[in-house]
Amino acid sequence: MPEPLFQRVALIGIGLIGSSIARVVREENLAREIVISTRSPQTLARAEELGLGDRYEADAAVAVEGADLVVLGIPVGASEAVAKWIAPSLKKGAILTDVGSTKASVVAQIAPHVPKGVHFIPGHPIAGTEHSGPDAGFATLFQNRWCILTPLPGTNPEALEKLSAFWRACGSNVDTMDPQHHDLVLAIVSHLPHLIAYNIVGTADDLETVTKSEVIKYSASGFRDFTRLAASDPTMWRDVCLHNKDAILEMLARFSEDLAALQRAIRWGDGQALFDLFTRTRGIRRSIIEAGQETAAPDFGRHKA
Ligand SMILES: NC(=O)C1=CN([C@@H]2O[C@H](COP(=O)(O)OP(=O)(O)OC[C@H]3O[C@@H](n4cnc5c(N)ncnc54)[C@H](O)[C@@H]3O)[C@@H](O)[C@H]2O)C=CC1
Ligand SMILES: O=C(O)C(=O)Cc1ccc(O)cc1
Repeated sequence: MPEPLFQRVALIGIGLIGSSIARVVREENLAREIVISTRSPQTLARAEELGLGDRYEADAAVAVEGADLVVLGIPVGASEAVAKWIAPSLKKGAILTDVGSTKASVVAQIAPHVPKGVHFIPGHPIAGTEHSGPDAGFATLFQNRWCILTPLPGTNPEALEKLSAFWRACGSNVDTMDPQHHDLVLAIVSHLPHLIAYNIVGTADDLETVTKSEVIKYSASGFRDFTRLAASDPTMWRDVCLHNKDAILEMLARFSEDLAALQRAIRWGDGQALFDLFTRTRGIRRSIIEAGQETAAPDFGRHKA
């Protein structure tokens, strides 16, 4: 068997993403030892019941001692508090990374606390589901998905290559970009779709003329797809909105303008404008399928906790 990439991996936060990493690290023998820490004692106990790690530590600072890879799998708003807490215990030469859905804010929260000699390389696997917690993870989550790393200027190339090799071993393709650009891209492809989903399901829930039971009974598959996204973790998505504010507001403004144009086309019976838009958007869907990026939504249900 080949040597594992890392001796000791510390996972701080053991929800959907942290526990998926734990599972793939175990399956692919990517580390000799997995140490797990998370804020809630109940979640830590559950991780132990599931056998996700080799050691379980209530104190994140103790968990990172001697680790050569530390992965933060926590809501982005908790980044600064956790970075401050673990910073003095990080081993010289260790790689510190995260999996947060926003990057510029995570860099601002963590970078000032990283001791000299520790390689901080932010990351974001573009893979997930609407489920959360340690039961929800699965080892194949990252397979054939992209993982975006947003290295800071001056990042050690060997450390970057080692973290890239780690994600490739988890089954992902790795891209690098700067944190601000990451946040703009993700605002349109991930954050806005979730907000639209939360909003449409909220609107349906607020109607007086259509009852809740009618919404449930007659929900067509389009609406059902929105309810899947709108079932995503409220803490995580609150933090994403608060920590990618500018990019999300920019995309929401563009979206509102385009929605107003659609409204006008419907009001004035401009069938050609509607037809042209719907033809253009069909092309995007075809490109996604051709690129092999499409995953049928029901697949996610099979991994429900
Ligand atoms: N859910 C998804 O589909 C994806 C999520 N992400 C990102 O991954 C990160 C983790 O998300 P999930 O695993 O889905 O969340 P989750 O809710 O399943 O797990 C979060 C974990 O963080 C722990 N935690 C919360 N606050 C903490 C604190 N202050 N200190 C220490 N631990 C704390 C919780 O106990 C739990 O173990 C988030 O930043 C999210 O933006 C990235 C890609 C996909
Ligand atoms: O469940 C889905 O469809 C997702 O879009 C999962 C997801 C959520 C957040 C991310 O930062 C990346 C992926």
